Amino acid sequence: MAKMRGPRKSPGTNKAEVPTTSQTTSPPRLQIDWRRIFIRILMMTGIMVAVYYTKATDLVTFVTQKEEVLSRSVDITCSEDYAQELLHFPGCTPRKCGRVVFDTLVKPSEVAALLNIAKRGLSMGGSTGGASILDLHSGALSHGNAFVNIFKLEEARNLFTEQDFKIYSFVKNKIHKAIVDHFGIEENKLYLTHPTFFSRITPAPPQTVHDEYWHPHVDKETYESFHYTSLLYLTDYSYDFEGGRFIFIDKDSNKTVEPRSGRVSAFTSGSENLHHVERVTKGTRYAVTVSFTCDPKHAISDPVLQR
Ligand SMILES: O=C(O)CCC(=O)C(=O)O
Ligand SMILES: [Fe+2]
Repeated sequence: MAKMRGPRKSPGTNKAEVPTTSQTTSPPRLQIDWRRIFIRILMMTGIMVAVYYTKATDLVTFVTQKEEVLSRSVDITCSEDYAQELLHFPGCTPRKCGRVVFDTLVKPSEVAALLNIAKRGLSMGGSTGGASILDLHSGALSHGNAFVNIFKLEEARNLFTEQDFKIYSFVKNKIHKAIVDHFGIEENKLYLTHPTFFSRITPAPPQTVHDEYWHPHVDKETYESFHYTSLLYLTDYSYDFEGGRFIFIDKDSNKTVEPRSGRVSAFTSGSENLHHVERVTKGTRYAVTVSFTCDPKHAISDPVLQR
């Protein structure tokens, strides 16, 4: 807290400086406290440099790859985007908006199993450009400059097991519960929605609009049904890939979430959470986007093994 300033005291005494009789006869001398002025200038310069630096870089790290956080969150005033839906989906539509990161929710063995599913599935296809997806619900798999249904590919017939689907749903349920608890909503009123998918990003130049993942966007504008977005990262920023940080774009500054293997980042999907992903410049980035809605019409079921 800033200190309150009172009248100046003489050094070593407790009294305020009062001119003596002899001093009143000669004109008062202006005492310049150069040390104090110097300290003030130094402090002002420091503040100016700090303000300039913040504006120039405009980037604040919300959570680094190196740290492991139990949970780190920030509340943000909700945008107007939910006004109508508050009436239709009470107990679920965001009233508390913001962002939260959990690093210990998903176990390393679960992350390894999911990364393995992503690699196996994406090895059957992949985009010619830098961004590929695999959706275990619909079967959509990036392939060249388009998509195929992985469940219809002969060569992928025995690719997945019951265990793969079990672990996928188990992890999804943990994320669902964490979102319900953090945002204070009702468990049975929040549903998984489309699209929920694995993503793989490489530095390959884009070939179609589907490869252009780096544009700033609001998830609720891209997908109207979204109320809560979550991302589970399967690889590590600065180890497995470079670039590819997730960035919230705020008025004061931008806030970065550095992907970390096992990190879950969840946020309300409205315009209070405008964001983008930096272009990946090196290596390969894997993640799962797990999306939730309050609208039962847009609910999707857990995926099942199709043979
Ligand atoms: O992969 C990420 O970190 C975020 C991707 C994203 O913003 C999205 O799919 O809407
Ligand atoms: Fe997004």
